Amino acid sequence: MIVLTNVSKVFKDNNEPIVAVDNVSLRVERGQIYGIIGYSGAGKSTLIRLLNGLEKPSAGSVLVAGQDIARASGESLRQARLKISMIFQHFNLLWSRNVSENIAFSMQIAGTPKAAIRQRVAELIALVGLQGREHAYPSQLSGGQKQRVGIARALANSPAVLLCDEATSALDPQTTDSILDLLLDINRRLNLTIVLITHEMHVVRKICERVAVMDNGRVVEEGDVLNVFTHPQQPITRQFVKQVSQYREPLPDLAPELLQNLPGVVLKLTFLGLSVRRPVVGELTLRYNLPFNILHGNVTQTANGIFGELWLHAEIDPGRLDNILADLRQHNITAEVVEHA
Ligand SMILES: Nc1ncnc2c1ncn2[C@@H]1O[C@H](COP(=O)(O)OP(=O)(O)OP(=O)(O)O)[C@@H](O)[C@H]1O
Repeated sequence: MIVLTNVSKVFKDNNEPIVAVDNVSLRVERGQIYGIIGYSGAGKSTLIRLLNGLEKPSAGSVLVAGQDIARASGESLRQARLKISMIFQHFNLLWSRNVSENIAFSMQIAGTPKAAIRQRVAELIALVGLQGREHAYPSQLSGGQKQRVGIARALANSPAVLLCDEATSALDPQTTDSILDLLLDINRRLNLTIVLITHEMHVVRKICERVAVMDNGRVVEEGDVLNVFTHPQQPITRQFVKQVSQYREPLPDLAPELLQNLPGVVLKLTFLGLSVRRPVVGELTLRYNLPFNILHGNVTQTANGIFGELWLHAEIDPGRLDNILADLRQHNITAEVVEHA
């Protein structure tokens, strides 16, 4: 659905080049929810503006729904843009128009007949759960309701791609979750491709299937969300993952007292998918006749599956340790020995 190949965007500031997007290649499949995460200044907004043709790349190609957005101009750019919609952090609603009129606006501009507009507005209002608020003005709506109007308006012309620019950053955590649930619901019902940019890993965890991590204009890590959460490669990715999982750091950094002068071995086990259901500690205890002590454990739900992490302590001699680690790997459980003082 979206293919970016070697895309760069260089701005000029006082004749000094600023590389906002630096040689980015990525691919978003039809029906996928794809997250782009990065800190302020990483290049996310520029990247999303390249996707809807608001910026032209300095190099590379941007294909969206089969159209080369980077090369399109005039009528073909207008046609290509009809397939791409966007929602914004601050909603960008028209304050002098009520909910129905905001949703109808783009259809009126396109010259859609009145009866068809009325029917489509009613469908969209039901889809985003705003029945009864049709005649309210934006100033009378909560932040979550305003974003629901933004979503309904974005879907009016049945786009192929929905771009979300920090769409939940102005909302409280509960409202954020309800908007993310709505986006997930719309994605599943309409098979709509969604690309979102965010600085919050919670957003990625809750609804994305894949994620790209941006730093300094570059994509420094990209992959399946479960994989990135359980095996983050780059320091910046580890920082983002830590936002949603308190114990992503090696345990000694977080609980020095717990581990001080602790003889023996600390193991960190990572379970993917239904392996979280295995009674691993019980099995290890029975098989090796070893009392394992559980130091810490958690289970995290992501949009494309669940993973669990467990920190265990036991006094194990080195020969048996190798057998235990091999045994765990056979059961699809990643096991690492955590260094501690
Ligand atoms: N029109 C422009 N002219 C000059 N420099 C720009 C322009 N747009 C963006 N930049 C620069 O490009 C870099 C990337 O900015 P961008 O807004 O894409 O990052 P971001 O990750 O979206 O950050 P934020 O969340 O703060 O908007 C920054 O250094 C920014 O100052």
